Amino acid sequence: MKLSAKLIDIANRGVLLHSADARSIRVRDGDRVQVTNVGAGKTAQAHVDTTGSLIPEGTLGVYRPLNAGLALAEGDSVEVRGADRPASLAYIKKKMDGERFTKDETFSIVKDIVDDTLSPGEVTAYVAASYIHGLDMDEVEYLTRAMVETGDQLRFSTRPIVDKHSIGGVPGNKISLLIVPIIAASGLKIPKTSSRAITGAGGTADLMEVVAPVAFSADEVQTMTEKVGGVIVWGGATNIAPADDRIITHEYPLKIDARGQMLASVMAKKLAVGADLVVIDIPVGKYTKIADIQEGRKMAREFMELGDRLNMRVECALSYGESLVGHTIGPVLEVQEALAVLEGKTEPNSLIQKSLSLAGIALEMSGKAAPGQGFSMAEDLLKSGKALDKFKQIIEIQGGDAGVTSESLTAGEHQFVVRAPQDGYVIELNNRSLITIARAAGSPLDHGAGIVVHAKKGSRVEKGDPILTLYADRAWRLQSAIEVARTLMPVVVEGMILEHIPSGRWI
Ligand SMILES: O=P(O)(O)OC[C@H]1O[C@H](OP(=O)(O)O)[C@H](O)[C@@H]1O
Ligand SMILES: Nc1ccnc(=O)[nH]1
Repeated sequence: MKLSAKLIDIANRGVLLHSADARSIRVRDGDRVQVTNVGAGKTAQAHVDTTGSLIPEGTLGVYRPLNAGLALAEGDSVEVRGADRPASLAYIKKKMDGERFTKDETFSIVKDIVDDTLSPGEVTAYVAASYIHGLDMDEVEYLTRAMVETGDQLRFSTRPIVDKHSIGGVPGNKISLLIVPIIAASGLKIPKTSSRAITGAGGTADLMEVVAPVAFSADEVQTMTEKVGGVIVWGGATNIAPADDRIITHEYPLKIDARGQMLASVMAKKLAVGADLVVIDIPVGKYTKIADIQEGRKMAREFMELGDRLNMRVECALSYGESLVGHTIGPVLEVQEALAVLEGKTEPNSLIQKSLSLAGIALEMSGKAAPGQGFSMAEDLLKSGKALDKFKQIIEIQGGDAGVTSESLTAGEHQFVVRAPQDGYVIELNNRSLITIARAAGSPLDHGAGIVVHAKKGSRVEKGDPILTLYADRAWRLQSAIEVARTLMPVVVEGMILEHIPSGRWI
């Protein structure tokens, strides 16, 4: 059917059809159509929304992202017809039934994700099916390669390229803000791309955004890394492994990180930046992604096997994930804590030890440090202020204010202190609940939202001592966080009665 184009400035990949026209070409809300710009011969697939009144019969509303490919002008003639279901849907159904993906099937799904041919519901089905039935190592390799091939790749003229990644899952894991400047200050190159929060309340990209822009093209990432040795950017903006961020978008609300997708997500970003040497942080703890050491070792073997297949040298560190790293959760609070360490503060120990250990592994892998000397070399780079100088250079080249200090940043103006109800030891501090509370407070989108944990697991507290301070940028967000905290009770002080159920009441 021929219609005339009406351009609509809505950031949604799809088209709007009058219900009468939709009936004529036998499509319903949510179906796919093929749209052709008759004059230019360009074609794209799109999902249909229908309306009885927003556009007249005989017109096709074309949303902005779709028109990037169609290049229509207002009033241009378009041909619209019902489109076939993409083959990827049949492959997703196969995984739902517990079968394996082939290489070509994986590529087709990833390409359809990148091209927005799959609807958000279909991508969620893909993520959920992979989460439930898992991916074997061949499928993970196919996925990793497909993610790289459907995006841009960096090609540095000098080697080695070092990279670091954490699988996440532990709150407060701001270590990349220390490790990247330390590695770059040693003279190595580390083009670090990070995700935003996946299961947490602030990913490294969310944190870095507090002090500098994080959205760059692959070329810009390469040029900036060549100039200052390192960057900390958001993978989702770069077109480096672009499928990754689309998949993460569908994991975030469910707070899941499907195992095979996690391996591919991390390693695709490393392969695409041309990394030779990679250190992977695997936090292990009851409420993290990896519950115990055995599972952590298995995960490490999988990363190393994938590294072998992709020609990257990978070393893994199983790190303590029972408790948050440092004392802060949420973008501004985490950046403040990391900056304070770069400025010379000598605690929190958990943050400093973890960052130096991982940086040390990378320095030894590259040969910059002799075996056994990596930690102390990383420590020297931190203590001498060279890592701080490097971080400022990174901030500046990414377009941030290099004058920033830990003191100049301010966290959310709305605050609430959770105090110890009695004397005793903190015997429980639930990572997952802390994340839920920080998200309720607005983190990571509200940069000032988050939590400061004053008393970590094992600390002695007296009645009335502050245990947590909740921060929010908006008052209603603080109220939500307080309510969530009341329900979840993330902290237990020894001897506390959680609830009194009086006699005669059914549980
Ligand atoms: O939200 P959860 O699942 O905890 O973790 C996600 C975070 O973990 C990784 O950190 P990094 O880039 O190695 O610093 C990702 O890039 C992301 O920032
Ligand atoms: N799935 C992922 C976990 C951690 N980092 C990532 O980039 N992706």
